Amino acid sequence: MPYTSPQDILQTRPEAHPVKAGFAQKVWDACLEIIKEKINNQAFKTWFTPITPLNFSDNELTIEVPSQFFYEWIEENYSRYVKEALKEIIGAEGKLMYSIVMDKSQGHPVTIELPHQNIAKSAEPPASTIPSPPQSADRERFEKNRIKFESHLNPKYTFSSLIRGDCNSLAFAASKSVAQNPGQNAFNPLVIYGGVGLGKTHMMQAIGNQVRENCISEYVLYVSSEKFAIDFVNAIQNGNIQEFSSFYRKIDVLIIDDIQFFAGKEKTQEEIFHIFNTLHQSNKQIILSSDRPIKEIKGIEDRLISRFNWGLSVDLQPPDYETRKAIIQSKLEQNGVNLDSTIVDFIATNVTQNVRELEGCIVKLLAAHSLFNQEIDLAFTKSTLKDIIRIQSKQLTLETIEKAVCSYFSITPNDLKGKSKKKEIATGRQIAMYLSKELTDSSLKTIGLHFGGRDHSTVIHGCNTVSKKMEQSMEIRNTIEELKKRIEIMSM
Ligand SMILES: Nc1ncnc2c1ncn2[C@@H]1O[C@H](COP(=O)(O)OP(=O)(O)OP(=O)(O)O)[C@@H](O)[C@H]1O
Repeated sequence: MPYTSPQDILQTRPEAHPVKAGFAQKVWDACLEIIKEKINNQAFKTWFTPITPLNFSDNELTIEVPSQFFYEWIEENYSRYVKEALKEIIGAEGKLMYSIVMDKSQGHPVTIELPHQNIAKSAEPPASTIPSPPQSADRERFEKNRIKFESHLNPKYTFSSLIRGDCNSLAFAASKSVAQNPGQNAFNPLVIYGGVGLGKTHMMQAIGNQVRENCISEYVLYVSSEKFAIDFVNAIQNGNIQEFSSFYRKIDVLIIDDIQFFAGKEKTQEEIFHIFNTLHQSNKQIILSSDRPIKEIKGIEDRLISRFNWGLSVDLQPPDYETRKAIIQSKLEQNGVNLDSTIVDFIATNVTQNVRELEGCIVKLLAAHSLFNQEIDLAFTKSTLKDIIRIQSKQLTLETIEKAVCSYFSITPNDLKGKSKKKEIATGRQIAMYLSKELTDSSLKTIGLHFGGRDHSTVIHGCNTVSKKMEQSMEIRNTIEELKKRIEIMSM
């Protein structure tokens, strides 16, 4: 919709009357135009498109949000933008009110109203909404069953062993919310999707483990789609289908991994459809994972896809540099090992797309260390991990680094080797030196000579400056990562 200026809106605003929803819509649309400019597209779609403006009166805009969690998330993360937009549209006296739909699935939305800025800091549901475990005799039976029941959960996969970063913060918050209140929230099913080795299984099992630990639900089951499909076929062949179906219908929290494997398996999908309906209708929690967004899975029936979309879909992105470093540190701590920060940096900078691969590097490094009884320094790390980290010193020349840096900063080799102190050129020169030191075995003297006949102390200074800037600036880290990718491609 075309942008309506704050003045346009105020001019059309009826003076002393409570204002109808049409006007609330106008105010909200204008707010959205402003908010859209300030946050990324994905966040905008996830958090702002589900909001409905309800009413505007006495300078107060009421917006309807789908759940308590949604309200808390908006307040925690985006209220600043909403406030700024409201101020721009209505003026400093503009107020925001939330109306929360408590339970849309029952067909009768129940709304509660909450003023802006009236929430606890945490994005988790208030303690009063967490169901308490059953009491006394019931509890004894409950715990017995819970212990007897084979959940197929790996006890290692907990929230506390999962590092939280920008890459997984929404999935993390939603998962914790589900773990505290399974089946009784707006995220049913909760779908976690993302690329290989990014922590989908870990995140889903952390929910299951927490639910079990807190005795919230009796029957928590983790199953891979493949196992489900195989068990289903076996049940048909052995005439046990009744038993199979009733087993799944009694589950309280059903976690199914890698649902993309259901593609093309029509009979299995039909069974899942009926199980899904039974569980969902009885407010049992369903948690699913997939390697891609639900709408991109081909070969799954529309009616199933539409059900999978009833709750919340959250994605896991490859971890950013800081999160990668934190994951490496935590894996080292678990192994009781302390490594120099240059080695942690080296791994974090070079393994960017997959947490499993990050873990693989640590395991390999520690194994090689104990086998060869050799100190873990940068040279040992590079040679041990050369199959995983494809940048290899012997393939790389200083010319390749020079070319990549020049093209990235749009400068010439003469600029790079010359004396100019212009910011772009001086930064490019220092980054070229840093990359040469990190990615090749060239001596400081050789690097200095190559980049304009400088001495080794200038190279050390350049490298240290870049390392420090990387600690402080995401932009520089992204630049280094991007350059490494380009250099890797150029030297293949
Ligand atoms: N944020 C994180 N913090 C700590 N460890 C993590 C994190 N993300 C992933 N891991 C670890 O990385 C490994 C791979 O994670 P996981 O198996 O959950 O990934 P996945 O997305 O399910 O992979 P796949 O697509 O292959 O099924 C696990 O050992 C997990 O503990």
